[in-house]
Amino acid sequence: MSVLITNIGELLTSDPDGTTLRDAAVVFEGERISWIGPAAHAPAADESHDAGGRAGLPGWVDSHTHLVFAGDRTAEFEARMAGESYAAGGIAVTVDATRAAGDYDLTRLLLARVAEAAAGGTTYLETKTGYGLDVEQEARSARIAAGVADEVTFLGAHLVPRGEDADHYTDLVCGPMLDAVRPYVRWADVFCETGAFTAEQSRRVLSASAAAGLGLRVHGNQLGPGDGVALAVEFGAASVDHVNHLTDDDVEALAGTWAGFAARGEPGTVATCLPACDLSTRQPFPPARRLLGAGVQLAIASNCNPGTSFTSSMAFCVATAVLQMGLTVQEAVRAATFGGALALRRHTGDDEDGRRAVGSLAVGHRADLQLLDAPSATHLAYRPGMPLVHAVWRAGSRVR
Ligand SMILES: N=CN[C@@H](CCC(=O)O)C(=O)O
Ligand SMILES: [Zn+2]
Repeated sequence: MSVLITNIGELLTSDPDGTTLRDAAVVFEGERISWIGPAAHAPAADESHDAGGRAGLPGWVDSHTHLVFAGDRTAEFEARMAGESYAAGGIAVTVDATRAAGDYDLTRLLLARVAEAAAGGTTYLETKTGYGLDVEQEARSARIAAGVADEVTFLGAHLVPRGEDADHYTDLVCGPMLDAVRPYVRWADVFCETGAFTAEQSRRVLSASAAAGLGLRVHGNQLGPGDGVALAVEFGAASVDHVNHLTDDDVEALAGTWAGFAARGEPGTVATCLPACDLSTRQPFPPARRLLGAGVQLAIASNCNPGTSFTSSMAFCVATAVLQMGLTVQEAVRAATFGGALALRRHTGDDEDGRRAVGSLAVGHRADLQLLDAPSATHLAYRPGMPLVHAVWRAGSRVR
């Protein structure tokens, strides 16, 4: 079954050259893109959809969320808006609520959140454990997430549970907990920050996770300068997320991982920006222009979670990145699509590959496309907060 989407006024492909096509069309054949080019030359297809001159772009790739949780943290948010600062300890409130929820409720809540993200144009989504924090609960979160999300990350090292010794808990994360979640996850992450895990504890988590064959990610440099970026680079992590407080050495270290990327194609450590979280925690935004200037690849993700960023709106994150971080619309869209795919190492893969690339539009890539109720992607920032999603296809199927 083939589908032609034609009369796309402006099409941002998020390909490596940043190609934008005018008066474009795309053809899907099953789950893959089989043709892309000028509408005037488009081949016929079984079905056709007239985009009416609207803008098109890849579906969002949300590479950082924490959606397996119960309860909310409205009171903490109100206190923060009244001047309190964010501290990792709030995570424990969500751990209590999550542990108390049954499998059915936890799954239902997760499904509803993923559906909300999809309605906002997200077509590929990562989510993490991290609100269970014991062997059984982390394994349960991982199992539930694996049935719903595209990618699952083990974040047993999110917070040391109340009353536990930090080093003893780190041993648990690196041993029995890692073994229990291993069948369900592709990634491991650690919150390397004051109040969460020290550099030494983070190093142990990353070593054990790498030895177990997991890809690595790091929450780092969120609340102050720290060792997260340096550790992520040392361990060849796919991404370091937050990156609000960076030294010159951090920027240089990240840039070093991208030297020669264009020629060798092997990606370095992506700097993942979480602008909705930065607004809610009143942290300085990451130095995005400086990172880009140094050659670092950026991702933008929602970090949807009940503590620091209770939104899965990638459009809101993109608008914030443009309005507050100084990115162009094209740079922000690229970071929220191709950048997220890079951070999840899903940026390549075509007909020859078992797995199709997401996050950019090209023949052989997965047919993930959104149309905006707007003539250009600039409207994402020009009309922030407006419901601009007109239609969404995920793996060739219309989901909105
Ligand atoms: N920073 C650590 N973890 C989450 C917040 C989790 C929470 O507060 O519940 C984040 O990415 O912001
Ligand atoms: Zn996070």
